[in-house]
Amino acid sequence: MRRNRRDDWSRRLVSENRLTVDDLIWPVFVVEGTGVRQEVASMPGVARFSIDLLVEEARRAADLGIPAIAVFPSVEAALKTPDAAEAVNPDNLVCRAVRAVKKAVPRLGIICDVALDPYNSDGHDGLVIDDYVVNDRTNEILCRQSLVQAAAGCDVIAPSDMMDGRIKEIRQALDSAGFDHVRILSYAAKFASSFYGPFRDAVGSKSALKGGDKKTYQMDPANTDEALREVALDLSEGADMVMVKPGLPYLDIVRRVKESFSVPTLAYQVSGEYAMMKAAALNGWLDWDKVMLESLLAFKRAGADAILTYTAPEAARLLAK
Ligand SMILES: NCC(=O)CCC(=O)O
Ligand SMILES: [Mg+2]
Repeated sequence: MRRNRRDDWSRRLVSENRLTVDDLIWPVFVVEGTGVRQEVASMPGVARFSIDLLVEEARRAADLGIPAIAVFPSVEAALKTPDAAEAVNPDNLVCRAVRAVKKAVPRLGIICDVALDPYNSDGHDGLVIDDYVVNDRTNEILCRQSLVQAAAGCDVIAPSDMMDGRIKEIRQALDSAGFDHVRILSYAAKFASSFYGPFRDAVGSKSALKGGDKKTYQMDPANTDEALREVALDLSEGADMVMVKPGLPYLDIVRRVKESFSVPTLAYQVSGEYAMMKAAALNGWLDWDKVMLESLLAFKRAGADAILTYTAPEAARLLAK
């Protein structure tokens, strides 16, 4: 076995997987204001940007060849209500950000989450009634949220809420409003993971959640077969792409989804994964560039077609070398 590993040229020749910039989606955080750049404390190197700076960042990402960004709003606490009304406001922060980026950098794909957690005063992805996240009434709001985001110019609607049946309803809502070209990326197998902690800092939904959890709608980390049922349902309802989340600790799910369905399969290297690697690197315990690229290559090896990663611009720069 070592003969092929002997030289750089023969290692390159027999290499089975390759990470390229085309595999990367960059999740970004947006805040109100002008000229604002706020570091996210639990994600060193990641910042929230006001729309004007986000537009510049988006242009840089497109120049690096990154195909798409996913935009997440950090909504002011005063706008969070039990009915998450701000989610369906056509002039909310995320819609204004999408309009601005689309106008300035039309060649960059824009993905928007559909879920109520940035807007809900209780921090949940759906509407809470009698202490339970209700399914069908949440779906009605998610459809309206999808429509305002599509109208703002969002290319890909990404429901991350894990309600049942929402892909079918969102697809119908988009089609009947003339948005049949808008794609749906379903967070199909999203686990009730503790690796989302830093993200909830970044969008300010952690304090709202008050120590609660999302186990009544997100998947049990113990399960695999259930992920395949989730993916099958979302595909039958009209999802164009499916996602597994978190990433690195769930590569077995990525592999099974890709092998079972042969559809575009994305994985999300979530905030906690980023924070772990970054913390070790900042301590001098890991080589950031190397460990970051190795982690992204592992997604490819598992069968992922694309990876949402906070490292996207850095990875793109390294890959260009
Ligand atoms: N719906 C988007 C997320 O929940 C992101 C999680 C993370 O990066 O931890
Ligand atoms: Mg589902």
